[in-house]
This record gives sequence, C-alpha cells and structure tokens, in this order.
Amino acid sequence: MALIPATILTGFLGSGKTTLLKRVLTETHGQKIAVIENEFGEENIDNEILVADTQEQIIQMSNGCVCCTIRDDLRATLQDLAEKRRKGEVDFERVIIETTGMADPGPVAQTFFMDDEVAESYLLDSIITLVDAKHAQHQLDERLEAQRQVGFADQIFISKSDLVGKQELLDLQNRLRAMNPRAPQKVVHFGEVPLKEVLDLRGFNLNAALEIFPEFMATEEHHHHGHAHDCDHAHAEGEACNHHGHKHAEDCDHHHGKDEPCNHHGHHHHAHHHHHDDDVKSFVYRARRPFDPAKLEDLLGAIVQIYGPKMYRYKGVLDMKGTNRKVIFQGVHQLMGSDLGPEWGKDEERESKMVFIGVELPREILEQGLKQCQV
Ligand SMILES: Nc1nc2c(ncn2[C@@H]2O[C@H](COP(=O)(O)OP(=O)(O)OP(=O)(O)O)[C@@H](O)[C@H]2O)c(=O)[nH]1
Repeated sequence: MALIPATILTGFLGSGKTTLLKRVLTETHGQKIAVIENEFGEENIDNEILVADTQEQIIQMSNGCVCCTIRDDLRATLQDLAEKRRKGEVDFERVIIETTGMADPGPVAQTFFMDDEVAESYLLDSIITLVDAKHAQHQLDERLEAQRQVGFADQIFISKSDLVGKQELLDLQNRLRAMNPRAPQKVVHFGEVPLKEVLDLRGFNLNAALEIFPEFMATEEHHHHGHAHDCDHAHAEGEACNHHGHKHAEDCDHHHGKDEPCNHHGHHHHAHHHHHDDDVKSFVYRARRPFDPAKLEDLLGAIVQIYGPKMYRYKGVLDMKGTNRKVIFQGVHQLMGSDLGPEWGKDEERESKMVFIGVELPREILEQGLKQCQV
C-alpha cells in the first residue's frame, strides 16, 4: 500500500494555522484529508472523528502536553488511523496535523521516523510553518519554540502582512531567510493559498530546495553579532531518545537535563530570555568523493548521539560507495534514516550535498568527520 502523505502545520499561537486549514478544507479538491488537531488544553483526550460526513475527517487530539507525550498520542492516533484505513473503516488519502502554537515541531516530526508502524504507513511530506507578520519579530525574540518552528519549516507562509508596512515585512523575510534559507517563503492573506502549494511539497527533497535557492549554497552561518545564550530549552535538549535510525520509542524517558524546567504543560515562559539573536543556523556540506557507508553511519550515529538535540533538521542526497542510486538521508534530532533514491543521471555530477540546520551546530567536527568518511 502506498504511503500516506502527512503534512505538519505549525506556527506560533495565532499565526493563522486554523485559518489556512479551513481554506484548504473548504476548497473543492475532491481529496479526502484526515486532520489531526493537537489542541492544547482541551479536556477530552479521545480521538474523536468530529466531521465524518464531509470529505474530511477531523480527529481532535487533545492533550495538555505539547512536547513529549504528544508523540505517544500522535503515534497512537496515526497507527489507529492507518489500521482503520486498512480495514476500510475510514477513507482518507492524506493527513494534516495541526500542532499547537506552543509546540516544538521536532517531536511531531520525529514520530514519523521513530515508530516502525508509523514509518511503514506514512510519509512525512513537509512541515509548513505559519509566521505572523505582525508578531513574529517579537515571538522570535522571546520564544525558542517560535524559532524552532521556523528552523523546521520546509515552507513558510507569512500571514497578516496586511497589518504591517512594507519594510517591516521585508525585515521579517530577511530574518526568516537567515534562519532558514532553504524554506521558500510566501505571503498568504487569510490562508488563501492554492492547494498545490500546501500538499505534496515533498519537503524532504533537498534538490528542490537547492534549486529554488541557488544563493543558499553560499549561505554561511548567519551571525547577528551573536552572544551565546543560556537557554537550555528542555525539549529538544532534554529528550533522551537516542535513536539513530533505530525506531523504538519506548525507552524515551523524557529527560530534562540540568535544571531544566519541564515544558510539559506549555507554561514555561521564556520571557526572561531576550534573544536579540537567532539561534537557528544552517550550513551546507558538499562532497565530490563517494561516502563509505559504514564510516558515515558510525560518524553520524556518534554525532547525533551528542549533538542531536541541537540538530533540528538535516538531510542530504549522497553518493554512496556501492550503489548507483542516490542515497537520500534525513533526520530530525537524534533520529535519522536513509532511503535509496533514483539513479544518478548519466551526465550528472555525483556530488553529495547535505544541509544541517540547528543551534550551535558542531560544524567543524562534522566537516572534518565527513571528509574522513569519503573513500
Ligand atoms: N489581518 C489578518 N488576520 C489574519 C490573517 N490570517 C489569519 N488572521 C487572523 O488571525 C487570528 C488567528 O488565526 P488562527 O487561524 O486562529 O491562528 P492559529 O495559528 O490557528 O491560532 P492558535 O490555534 O491559537 O495557535 C484570527 O483572528 C484570524 O482571522 C491575515 O492574513 N491577516
């Protein structure tokens, strides 16, 4: 059975996720879309199908936790849906997950890698991040979640541009581009965007991203007169799931390192941290010599073990020794996986490209290590 494409819709509180989603659902597209709502603070935990009589099935997932447990709930929900679909009890072609505005999208995305059953049924198509033109600057200054949402994005939609001046919008766009150069940006007025720009983006297709942003390759780390900040945000950092490619979620014991406050209830405000600096950075690594698979696996395994919490997203198209096919590798935090892609073209230069996005990335270690993994 073909994999079910899944789209993660994220964005800070009030950024227009629901507005966009409503537009998408009311457009006459003839597609059956299951929507999973992860609403914060709702009472009933059951996954209820709220709308079964239209083309969409809306499943409300409500749990108070925006970080770790969402994964369990989400995993259960996704499994349940896939199972019912197999049995013919529900009918849908794709899934959209709307996360709460407070959520770090990392754990949500990780669900698609870490659980065998989920990975067997679903394909994470893309992460779409809504950014509120009016409030984003402030949110990005104050909230690491907001930064993470931008860092994770495969596509950025900017809402509420009608509420700001031209220059304000430009400044925001530049800031977002510096944080996440690979994500295309689009200004969207009250969620008005063609469906084809929302679904089937295949956000993990690195080549596409690179083609859209040729200047991307020249992007170095973006320093904004940085000062190291001290915010140890529990959720990516605290997660103890050191799965690199191994999908077993059970041993996640939700560590919250150091004195980190547990963010499970979404009330952990970071207002005292004034980030005048964006922590999310990225860099690209290219290689002309093929990689030795075993060496590369060892290296990346070791690196994500240590730096995984800071590595929001990484992906690459690799030339690997022993195969004529491209190896598509991708990961979120400690979880990574790879698949065989299409064959390298006859005249195509076999160049591996990798993008790493995160905070305080161990760039030099990666660059040196990667060099040693080439044959
Ligand atoms: N002016 C303006 N308002 C917008 C735009 N898009 C959305 N809004 C409004 O912004 C408010 C919040 O939008 P929602 O779609 O509820 O935002 P959300 O991201 O789902 O919010 P949470 O669920 O709280 O995280 C609503 O009042 C929308 O009507 C836009 O392009 N321009």
